Amino acid sequence: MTDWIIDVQGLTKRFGDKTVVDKLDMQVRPGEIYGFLGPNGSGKTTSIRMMCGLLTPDEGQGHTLGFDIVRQSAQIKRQVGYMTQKFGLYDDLTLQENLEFIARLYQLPRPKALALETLARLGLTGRRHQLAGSLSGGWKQRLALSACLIHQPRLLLLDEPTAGVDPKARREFWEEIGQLTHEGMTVLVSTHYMDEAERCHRLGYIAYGHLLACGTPDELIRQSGFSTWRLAQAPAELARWLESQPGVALVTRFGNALHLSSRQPEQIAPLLAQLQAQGQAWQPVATALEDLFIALMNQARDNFSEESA
Ligand SMILES: Nc1ncnc2c1ncn2[C@@H]1O[C@H](COP(=O)(O)OP(=O)(O)OP(=O)(O)O)[C@@H](O)[C@H]1O
Repeated sequence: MTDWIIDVQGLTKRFGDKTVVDKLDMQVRPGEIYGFLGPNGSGKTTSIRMMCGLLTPDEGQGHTLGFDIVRQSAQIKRQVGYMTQKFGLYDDLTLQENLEFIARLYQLPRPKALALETLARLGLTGRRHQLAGSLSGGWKQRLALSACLIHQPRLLLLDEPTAGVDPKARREFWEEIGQLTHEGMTVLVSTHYMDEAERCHRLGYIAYGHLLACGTPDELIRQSGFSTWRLAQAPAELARWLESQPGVALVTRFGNALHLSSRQPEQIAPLLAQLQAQGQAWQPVATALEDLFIALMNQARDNFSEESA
């Protein structure tokens, strides 16, 4: 047995004739925040559900918190807090009823006292009889996170936990996640936000059910081999032209500016000289995770269409 909190090999899941997770190997270390990224429908939720024993893989095996994901799913569920994209609260129960209900599900002693303590910690005592459905997105999210923590899990699985909440609530949420990992919690979080990806210790990028890259944000950027330049005030037709030039791996728009990335900077030198001669300003910049993930996604799409052709 290893020290991994999650350690799965070859996880595969098919729905009908579609393979949505394909031979996924993944390891999550104790106390880390592991970010799970990938385009919509790439298999993140399905993978998370297999890792916490909610869904049986068609192939593959693994352990979460030292328990077999197929044979010991009940033990896993008792020690995992799982927050889904919809937060998992009952809109037509009050805040107190929601928390009490969850405490009873886990057969915790003193469910009412636990619910009241949780509400007091959140500063929501005065609103305990309010229906959960009437809370704002940010408050719903905070309540859902507290509900996930009520049984003192060792692992948090957060599936796009900040979708639809405002930037201030997102920042506060991440501060709380940071504090929890400081106290020993391990977190696997799926997200589409690059600023959130940067807050993770390690990242995995999945597309079409395949894990395409895994490492710290810095490692991923280094491994990509990309050099990137920022072109200020670049018109749309310039982007299209650049995409067709030799050595250009990726052109991404950021407002009025473009990011141009290449794995062959020697091929790009004449192109940059030409742009400068035409009065187009550019400067070298650090490659952003977003550049890298867009490149991975494009590459995966090309590979996938070749496979299915
Ligand atoms: N129970 C199911 N039955 C049939 N197809 C399913 C089922 N659950 C998921 N899928 C399909 O599997 C694919 C992967 O879905 P999944 O929800 O795992 O992706 P995701 O990466 O979490 O996407 P998103 O970022 O949009 O949440 C999708 O095409 C989805 O429609």
